[in-house]
Amino acid sequence: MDNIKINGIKTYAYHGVLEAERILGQFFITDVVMYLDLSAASKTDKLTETVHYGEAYQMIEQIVKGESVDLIEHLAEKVSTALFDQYDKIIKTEVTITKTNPPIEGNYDNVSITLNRKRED
Ligand SMILES: Nc1nc2c(c(=O)[nH]1)N=C([C@H](O)[C@@H](O)CO)CN2
Repeated sequence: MDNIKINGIKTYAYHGVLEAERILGQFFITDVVMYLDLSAASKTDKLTETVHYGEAYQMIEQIVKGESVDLIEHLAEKVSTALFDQYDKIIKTEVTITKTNPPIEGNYDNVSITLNRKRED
């Protein structure tokens, strides 16, 4: 299915279960796939026939910078819900949120979750 991807949105924010995460903050990476029919935009060359990825970026960035939550799953849900609410053309979303350096002991590159959501009729 056609889609628009916004990759590697890097935001300093204060989400997490630990108080230290709320106080110190950390970097989050958000990757979004918006599934929609791009036929009209591809044929007409009209921005109104698609989703303006710059506007979508700004909305996503404000959500991630916004009210702190415990779980990155909940943050991803907020991003997905906002995309469906703002853009009627979006059929499905895939939102991945990565913590690049969470305060958890161990040898690993990062942690992430991915939500796949369909528009509910
Ligand atoms: N599935 C998840 N597990 C954990 C999360 C999360 O958001 N989703 N968060 C934490 C803490 O915030 C962690 O970063 C520090 O203890 C733990 N597990």
